[in-house]
Amino acid sequence: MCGILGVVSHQPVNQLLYDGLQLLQHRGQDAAGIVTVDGSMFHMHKNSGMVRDVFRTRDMRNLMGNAGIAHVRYPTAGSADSSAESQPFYVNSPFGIVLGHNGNLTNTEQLQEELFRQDLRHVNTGSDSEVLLNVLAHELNAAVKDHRITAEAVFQAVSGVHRRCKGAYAVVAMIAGFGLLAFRDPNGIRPLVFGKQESEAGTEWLVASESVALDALGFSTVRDVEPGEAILITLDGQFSQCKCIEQPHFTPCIFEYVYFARPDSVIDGISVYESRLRMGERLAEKIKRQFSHLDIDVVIPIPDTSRPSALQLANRLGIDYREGFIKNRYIGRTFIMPGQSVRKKSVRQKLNAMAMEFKGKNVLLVDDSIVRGTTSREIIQMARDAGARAVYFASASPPVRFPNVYGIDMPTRAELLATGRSDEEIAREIGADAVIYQDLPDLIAAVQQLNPKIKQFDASCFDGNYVTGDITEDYLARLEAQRSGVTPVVAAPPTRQMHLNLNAA
Ligand SMILES: O=P(O)(O)OC[C@H]1O[C@H](OP(=O)(O)OP(=O)(O)O)[C@H](O)[C@@H]1O
Ligand SMILES: NC(=O)CC[C@H](N)C(=O)O
Ligand SMILES: [Mg+2]
Repeated sequence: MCGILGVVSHQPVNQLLYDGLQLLQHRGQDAAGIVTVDGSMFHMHKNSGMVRDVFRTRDMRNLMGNAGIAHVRYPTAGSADSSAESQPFYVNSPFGIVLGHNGNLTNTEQLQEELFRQDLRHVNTGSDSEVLLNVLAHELNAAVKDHRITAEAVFQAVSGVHRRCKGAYAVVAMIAGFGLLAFRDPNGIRPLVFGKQESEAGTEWLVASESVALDALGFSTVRDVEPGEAILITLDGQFSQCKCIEQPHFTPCIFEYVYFARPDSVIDGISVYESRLRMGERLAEKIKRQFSHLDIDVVIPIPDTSRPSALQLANRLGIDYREGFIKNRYIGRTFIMPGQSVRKKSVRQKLNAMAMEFKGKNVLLVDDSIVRGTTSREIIQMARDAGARAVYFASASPPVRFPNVYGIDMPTRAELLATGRSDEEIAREIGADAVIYQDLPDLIAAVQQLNPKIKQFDASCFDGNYVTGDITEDYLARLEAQRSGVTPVVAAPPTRQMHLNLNAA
């Protein structure tokens, strides 16, 4: 997942974008970038690393202007340590456009080919987001009449993106000398919300992946960007919007509620925190129905994300909720770290068991999800080392059995603990006395009950049903090969790849 931000203000925005990125850091820890626009001039700084490490005072000073966009990256294409793939990306024609993308395109290779052969555009990294930017630029070039940019031409370009790009994309883009564009794919898979703030100089606008950025920066939420919709805010603050596709099919990603988003965000009208409470309740009901024979002394969450679910689950079961693991607040999220060895090491560094909560007890550990099993394996061993008598493990979401192709980096079935394993085999694998998973209909109901207008979610990592309808067995096999390093990632053939780093600051 990545985090994106866009702002149009009447005062300098560098500090606001930096603060906003800090609020979205949980969505991407590998790279960060800010672009501001000062009239028709862009100022960019981006690099690999966490927000606090990427920006120095001198970098901030150079980010002049009253509008801009920003990005934190969690890579799903290309590589994790490539500063050239950090975002925003830049193209100089037409007009000059910078773009930040959250999601993952599923027809990147085909688009790369089209861009090169038909549109005569060069893409210089393995990033699908650079491809997306070039499609947008090409479509905008085609839509502009008499060399003058208009809102109509921009919306027509977004329709062109919807026609050509498949997969997930929530996007912020800045067009030099014109304004801020934000749009969401026709399935609305990734979140995008906008808000405004009145100042003496007029209205200021902020677009963000999650509402927590609006709240904390003093903006009031207007609404979510709708699936297939584009909004445009010109540099002088004029707002316009357009539904750039006739029949959007809204299927937001359910894993945002399970794990990605911050609990204090509201996404598509659903409080993430409340959805996690409901997941806990439904899981408790399942335990009452099917696991009443387990003699549980205490419920212990795996910090951080599972806390609300574990708390509510304990309440429903009438069993004590105790903090058995203390988290080192200076270590980031382990699941989104690149590479299995660093993830494994980080779990041990991040969480430490409190012996008194385990000694001689039958404990029920609760996590939001079990994906690769990195966390659960380590944690269960730590619980046993701390003296637990029996260790049961509950997951607030169902077994993750299918790769994600929409912006979560779990592309290979082999790395997923639950693929091809029964619950008993999974329990054995992670060393638990029993493992209890949420049922998928319960997970969906827990989220959907908070906004019944949403009729379907993307739950592909649980059920293998890919909402964009273009995912074939062949695609998954190629993705697995690419992402496990067997073949190079979606890079252009050597004859047309230049070793330029045009975009890095
Ligand atoms: O089975 P795994 O592959 O280990 O993945 C699942 C775990 O990873 C995440 O935690 P993470 O440490 O990333 O973040 P958190 O502090 O927000 O819970 C998630 O909350 C689970 O604990
Ligand atoms: N997780 C994401 O949203 C990734 C964005 C983009 N596909 C990248 O790899 O940089
Ligand atoms: Mg966790």
